This record gives sequence, structure tokens and C-alpha cells, in this order.
Amino acid sequence: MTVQQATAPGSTGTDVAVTLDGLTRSYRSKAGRVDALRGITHAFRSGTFTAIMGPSGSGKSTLLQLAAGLDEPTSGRVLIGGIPLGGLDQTELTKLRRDTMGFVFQAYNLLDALTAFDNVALPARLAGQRVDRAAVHDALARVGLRELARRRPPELSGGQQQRVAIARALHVRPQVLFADEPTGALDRHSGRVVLDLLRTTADQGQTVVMVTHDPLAASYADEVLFLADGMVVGRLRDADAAQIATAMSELEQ
Ligand SMILES: Nc1ncnc2c1ncn2[C@@H]1O[C@H](COP(=O)(O)OP(=O)(O)OP(=O)(O)O)[C@@H](O)[C@H]1O
Repeated sequence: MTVQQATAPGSTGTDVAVTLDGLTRSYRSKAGRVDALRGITHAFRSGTFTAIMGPSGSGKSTLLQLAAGLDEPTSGRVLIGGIPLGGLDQTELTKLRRDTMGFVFQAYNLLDALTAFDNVALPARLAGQRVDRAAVHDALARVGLRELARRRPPELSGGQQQRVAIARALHVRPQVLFADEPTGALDRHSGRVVLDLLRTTADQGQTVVMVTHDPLAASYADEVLFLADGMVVGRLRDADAAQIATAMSELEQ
């Protein structure tokens, strides 16, 4: 099928990387229905860094999963670069995800048997693509690991392993980088190195969407979206960690 470009309410066309348009997601379980998201509309502009915060169970992971096309909304739409994910079949969705999105998680998900270089190259290899060695080296250089390309994950610190995971996500130059608690397992110094990298990634034109519990991590973002009970209940722009912590503690009361 031909992918149709579409513009959602609230989006202004090509400068919007990800659009969430009236998203809801309900889960059915034996205990009854859970409304994890109850109508989220937001446009993540290209080249911006957004942090998603909120109390446990507020819907942060669900939002990230839907935005990344890893799960389907109950109602509403997700558009990546103007393309509605709901209109794609599984093959098209897989290709779009591979070509336009990168993922970084709290767990680095690296293979211990492979070098840093081969971990970064792995997604391209799995997709049956030719590995662009220069691009892999470039991605490792971007995260400051050019010299450690031949090391295996057990020979790297936690922070260095997370930087390999970021290099792997950045190597295809994705439009959007989704990060779920990327600094959750790191010490303060390594966390700052990773956050600086995410900040630079956005400043260079890619879009970063990060779920975090940490106000200091969120302070690297241009905007913080606060979720509660599956809805956006607040936003802060260019806020420092203290302002973000205050907003969070008000939400948790
Ligand atoms: N597969 C599922 N089946 C049933 N309920 C679910 C499922 N996944 C999530 N939920 C529920 O949906 C709501 C939102 O969950 P979600 O994981 O998105 O929250 P979160 O803000 O990421 O939480 P945390 O900060 O604890 O990770 C919660 O009430 C959760 O229990």
C-alpha cells in the first residue's frame, strides 16, 4: 500500500516528529478494565528533548510503547513524521520503526559475546543490510567510545555500556530516539554523560522522548510532560531539577 501523509490536529506538518492524537489505551484483565491512557494529545517537535514524568502507574510506559508502535491504542492515532502508524501493515511498521526510531532502555540489552562495534552493527546485520563500517565508527565516536570499539560489554563500565546502546540506537540516524529510564542503572557521573549525549542528539536535530523518575534527568529536557491517571496534567518548559521535583511531589500527594 502507499503510505499517506496526514496532518493531525495540533501538528504543524513536517516540523513535528511524533504526534499523539487523542490516544487512549485500556487493558482488560480478570480484575476488570484498566484505563492506562485516557486521551493524550501532544506534538513532539523535531529537534526537541521531552521528558515524561508521573507517579507509578500513570501511563508513562504505555505512552512510550504506543508512540513507538510497539503496542496499539484503543482509540486515537500515532503519527511519525506525518505517517499514521495505524495505516501500516506489520512489515511496513517494522521497516518504519527500523528506519526512523531508536530505543534505549534502562537495561542496555547488549550481547556480551560481541564487541562494541558488532553490537552497534547488529540491527543492520539482523535486517540483512550491508554494514556501513564508517557509520558504526562514527556512532561510537559520537558517544566518545571510538577507542573502545573492540571491547566486549563485560569489559566496559555501566555508563560505557549505555553509551554503546545509544550508539546502536543513533547509528541509523533515527528521527526519534525513545528512552525509557536510560540513566536508571547508572551512577550520577555516568548518568550525566548519557544525558549530555541525549541533549546533544536533540540539539543536532533528532527528537528525544525520555521516560524518567529523576528530576535531574528531566531537567536536561526542553519540556517535561507530567502524567497522572493516564492524562497530561502539567507541563514545564526549561525547568530546573528543583522546579521539576516540586511539581512531582505535588502530583504524588
Ligand atoms: N498488560 C497490562 N494489563 C493490565 N494492566 C496493565 C498492563 N500494562 C499496564 N497496565 C496498567 O496500566 C496502568 C499504566 O501502566 P504503565 O506501565 O504505563 O505506568 P507507568 O507510569 O509506566 O508506571 P511505572 O512508573 O511504575 O513504570 C497501570 O495501572 C498498570 O497497572
